[in-house]
Amino acid sequence: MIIGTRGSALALAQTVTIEGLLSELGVSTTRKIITTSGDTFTDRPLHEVAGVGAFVRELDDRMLEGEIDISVHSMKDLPTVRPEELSISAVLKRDSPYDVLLTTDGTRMDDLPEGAVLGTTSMRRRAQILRYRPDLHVHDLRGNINTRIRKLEEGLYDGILLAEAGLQRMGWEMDVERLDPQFFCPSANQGTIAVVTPAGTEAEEVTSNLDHQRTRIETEIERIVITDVEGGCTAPIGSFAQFINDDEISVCCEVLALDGSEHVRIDEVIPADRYQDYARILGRELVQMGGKELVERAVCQLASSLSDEV
Ligand SMILES: NCc1[nH]cc(CCC(=O)O)c1CC(=O)O
Repeated sequence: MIIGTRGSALALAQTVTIEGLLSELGVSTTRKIITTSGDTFTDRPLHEVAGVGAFVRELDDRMLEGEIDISVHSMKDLPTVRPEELSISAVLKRDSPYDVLLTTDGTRMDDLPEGAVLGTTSMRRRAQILRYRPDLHVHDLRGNINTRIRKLEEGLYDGILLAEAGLQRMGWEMDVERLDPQFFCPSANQGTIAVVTPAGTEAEEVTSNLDHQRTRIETEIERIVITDVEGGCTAPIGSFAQFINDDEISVCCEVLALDGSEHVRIDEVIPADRYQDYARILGRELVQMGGKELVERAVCQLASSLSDEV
């Protein structure tokens, strides 16, 4: 079977994991590197490149054209709306879902000096930083994980925010501060590897053996909760679900204004046996609280900032 993957170090590390798991099942695979728009235009924020699906669209297209049988993704990069011909055939056991702060000298978020500069291009992280520390400056930071750490080391930032899972998968032990979801609610599906195949194929059947049920449920809740509010847009939205015990799942979700000046947030514990119904209820609540207006305002602000640059 042919596995399609982006060529970034993180994407390749994730693909190596899947190749190893499939090999243990007796499935031999070959690898095809596919460049996506998110990989090509690394000099500008993602919402200026292709927004939702910037790291996914080309892989989906090549699968639909029959060139690849399997694709491996960071699940948080998979848009909530998916082609019906394609299946998320496996969701691996979650790695760390958290954001971390990496600084050159181990300084913690609360100890950063007034006006310190943090690097991220994630609108969610930007808004959450400014909500937590309005005095800080947030500068764009694009590129793969290696590039972002290099830019930190070059002194362009006092610190950068990134997903702890990315560091874990690269095998890098670093002195980072794990950020509390109470203030830095992660992106939906952060820290999770997803396998995509054409629906109804042998590839789907084989790779479904890699599925981790609890992570499947947690990530499904996170996607359901934001579907009504995000509407396929890239916006400052966090969504995080985690089993507390066999019967209960904690859920936090939030939508923020781009500058962190406003937000709507829900923190709930829902019963595991009816998680889909409750996730849909939370999604509607987020809209009723004003989440949709915050998304629409963010989209307008981003569009006007784009037109100003033209
Ligand atoms: N496109 C960004 C992206 N997509 C997945 C990860 C990290 C790994 C994961 O969340 O599974 C990252 C880097 C980051 O957020 O720092």
